[in-house]
Amino acid sequence: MPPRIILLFSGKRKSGKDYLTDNLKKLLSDRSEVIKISQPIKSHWAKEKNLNLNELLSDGEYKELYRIEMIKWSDEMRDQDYGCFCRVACQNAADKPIWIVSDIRRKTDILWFKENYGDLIRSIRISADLETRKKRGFQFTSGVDDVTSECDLDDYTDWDLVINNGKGRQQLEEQLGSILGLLSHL
Ligand SMILES: Nc1ncnc2c1ncn2[C@@H]1O[C@H](COP(=O)(O)OP(=O)(O)OP(=O)(O)O)[C@@H](O)[C@H]1O
Repeated sequence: MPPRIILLFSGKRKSGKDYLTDNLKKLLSDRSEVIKISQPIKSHWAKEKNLNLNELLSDGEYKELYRIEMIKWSDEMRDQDYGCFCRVACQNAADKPIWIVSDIRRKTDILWFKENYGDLIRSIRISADLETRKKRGFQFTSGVDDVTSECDLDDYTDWDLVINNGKGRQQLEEQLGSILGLLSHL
C-alpha cells in the first residue's frame, strides 16, 4: 500500500529538523515512518570507507569529520541521477500511511517527490534565527554551509507550511498542531 501523505521537511543546520520530526513521529506513532534521504548516502559511505554507520547517523562530532567528503561524493551521484537517494530511501521505507521525510535539501528532491507522488506531497520549512542555532551548537563551516546542499532551498518560497523554531517560537504542541493541520483531510 503506498503512503497517503508525504511530509517533506527542510531547514538549516540546527534549526530543529530532527527534534520536530522525532516528536511528530511520537505523536503519530505506528501510522508514520521517518525517512532520511541521508540514510542511503551514509550507509553506502560507511560500507565503502569501513566506517561505523551508527556513529555517522547520530548527531555527533564523528559525522562532521566526513560531512565535506560525503557532500562531494553525493553531489557527483546526484549529477548523474537527481533522484537516486530519494528513490532508495523510499524503497526502504515501511508500509505506513504517513511518511515523514526529515531532510529535504534541494529543489530536485522536491521535484523528484512531486514527479513520483504528486498530490501526496506537503512541504514544510523549519526556520530558526542564527543566534538560536548557534546556541544549539551550530558553527559555520566553509564547504558545508555555503554550498548547494545547505543553501539550495533558501530561496524556495512554495512551502505549504513554515514553522518558526527559533526565538518567539510556539510551544511544541502548537508547532505539531500546525503540522497536523496538513493531515486533516485523512
Ligand atoms: N524547540 C526546541 N526546544 C528545545 N530544544 C530544541 C528545539 N529544537 C531543537 N532543539 C535542540 O537543538 C539541537 C539541534 O536540533 P536538531 O538536531 O533537531 O537540528 P537539525 O536541524 O536536525 O540539525 P542538523 O541539520 O545539524 O542535523 C538538538 O539538541 C535539539 O534537541
